[in-house]
Amino acid sequence: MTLPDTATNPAGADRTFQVDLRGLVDLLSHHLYSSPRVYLRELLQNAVDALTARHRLAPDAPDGAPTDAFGIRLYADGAAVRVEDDGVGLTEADVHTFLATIGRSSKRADTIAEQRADFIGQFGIGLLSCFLVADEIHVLSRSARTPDAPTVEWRGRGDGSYTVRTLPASARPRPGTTVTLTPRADAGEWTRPAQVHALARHFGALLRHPVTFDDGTGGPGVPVNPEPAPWARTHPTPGARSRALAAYGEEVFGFTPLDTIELDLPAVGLKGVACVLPETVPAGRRHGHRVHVKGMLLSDQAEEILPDWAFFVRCVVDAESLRPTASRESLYEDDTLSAVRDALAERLRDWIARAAASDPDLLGRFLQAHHLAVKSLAVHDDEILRMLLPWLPFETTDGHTTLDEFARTHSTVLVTSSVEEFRQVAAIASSAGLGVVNGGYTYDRELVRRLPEVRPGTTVADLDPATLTAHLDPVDRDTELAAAAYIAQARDALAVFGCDVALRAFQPASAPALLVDSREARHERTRSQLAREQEGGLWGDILGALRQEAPRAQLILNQLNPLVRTAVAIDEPELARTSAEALYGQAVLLSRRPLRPAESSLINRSFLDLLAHALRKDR
Ligand SMILES: Nc1ncnc2c1ncn2[C@@H]1O[C@H](COP(=O)(O)OP(=O)(O)OP(=O)(O)O)[C@@H](O)[C@H]1O
Repeated sequence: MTLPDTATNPAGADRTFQVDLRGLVDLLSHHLYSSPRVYLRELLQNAVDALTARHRLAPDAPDGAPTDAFGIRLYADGAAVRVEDDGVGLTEADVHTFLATIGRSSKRADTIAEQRADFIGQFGIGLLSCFLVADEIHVLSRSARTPDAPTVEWRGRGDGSYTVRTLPASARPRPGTTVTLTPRADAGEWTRPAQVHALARHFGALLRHPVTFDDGTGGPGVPVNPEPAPWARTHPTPGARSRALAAYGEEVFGFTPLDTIELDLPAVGLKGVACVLPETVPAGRRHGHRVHVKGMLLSDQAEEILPDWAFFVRCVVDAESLRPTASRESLYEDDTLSAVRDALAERLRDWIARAAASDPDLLGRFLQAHHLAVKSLAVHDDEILRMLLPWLPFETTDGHTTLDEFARTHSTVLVTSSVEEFRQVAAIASSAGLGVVNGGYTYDRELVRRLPEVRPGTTVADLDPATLTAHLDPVDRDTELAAAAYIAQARDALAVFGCDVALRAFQPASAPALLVDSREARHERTRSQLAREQEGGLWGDILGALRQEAPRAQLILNQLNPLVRTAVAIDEPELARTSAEALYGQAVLLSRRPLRPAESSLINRSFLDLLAHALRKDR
């Protein structure tokens, strides 16, 4: 055991934290950054910040040239990656204070606190990301603050050691900084010339300072960001502008936008474009948007910039004052971000309103692809509801149609509460001249019920199968009596399914039977049946206590149907029973609800029995 060295460290004396740089880099690579590729973004970002600082120092260079001409040059030849800037540079003291002190950032220093918003970096850890691809960071810098400043060389190593030395000013003729990395063998994937070029374009295509890339083959450096973003350019006509925005959207997202919506929020210096997706996306699937901060790409998967309902667009935005998190791959969820989200949502709403008011063709194409998104929006947004409800498509007894069209022919709009109920009643209701909308899909019933707000004079009422049954014509007494024996046999055959049987007359005459059954009734019957099976046990008691008078399903036979007329006259008990089972089976199939195992075997059995009967008769 080693005893503490009390001679050099007297008890109670202040000591200084030691940092295990390897552990820290490991932490960053596994928990902060999504991939080693971010090293290039951090280097570019430091160069951009240095240029911003230099511009603040003197808007014009000593020779009178505007500092806008200052830029960033990237080199990658396979053996080294080098990033060179004409920025503010570092003095020897700066190197000790900022480069060699983890967590210290010149962009947070008190003297320039008020300028902090101008910089992308702020945490003082970004440079460490270079250790994800190299064991040593070599920096050569010359400060622009003092004209005769010497060149400073700093070598920082992954084991936490570093060296600093000053060189004659001629070692770097002009102010600025050059960072050179010698990639580790395992980092080739991120440091190959083609990859460095691709990463530079990925992160830096919208940077406002000129950036060039040189792969060391001797030619001139190629521009990484040859032209500004389409929204920052001037275009000869509004049409040319929107074509340029659409072409840009296609380039970055790989689809031809249905339309583009220009975004501009001067309060946070945000500009950009929202591209309307030309095809339906599954509801709830959130899209990543491309968010740039001061030109630098922060994330191409940012979701937080728009509300959930906006899944019909993908955006590219570039903002001045959104705050990146330390990983620089997402945004701080603060008041500014939530205000930005609200303001962008407002822009999308305005676009929908404009299309509704003046471009029916565009609106039609938009709704065809995105009616679900719009429905989810209209539920909570009165303005959208008012504008778009009449245009939204619904499933009705007149087929798929808009509510506006439907309400023109049906002053009372009936709506079911489930898809299943709609299937049960649609044919019968439409023969009876009733207009029914399928309210079973998400949002639909809620929206249809609000139709009178938008179209005064229209009445909306719920339609359940029981209400419909009450409207079916009873048959006359003689017919009822003649069918009594058959009905009794049918009731007996279907009792196991908790199903009653009745005879009525209704259109269309082609429909032999209607199964009236609601989901609640079915659940109730299942519960009662379980309680019966578990009689006496704990579960049986609990389920029994819950039991209400189990509502029964009803098979309503159509007296107008020729097959039913023949069936009720059958005097062969076996065949009467099989025919009742077959009619029940067919009605269940028509309702398209899931079959219970007993129902599947009933359908099977009745089909085979009827087949056997038919074949016997033919013999
Ligand atoms: N190219 C450069 N030119 C001038 N100074 C630089 C350059 N690169 C780094 N520095 C100095 O080194 C400091 C630390 O850089 P580092 O990238 O680690 O952090 P940061 O950019 O301040 O903040 P963040 O962690 O948010 O990126 C910077 O604050 C800056 O003072």
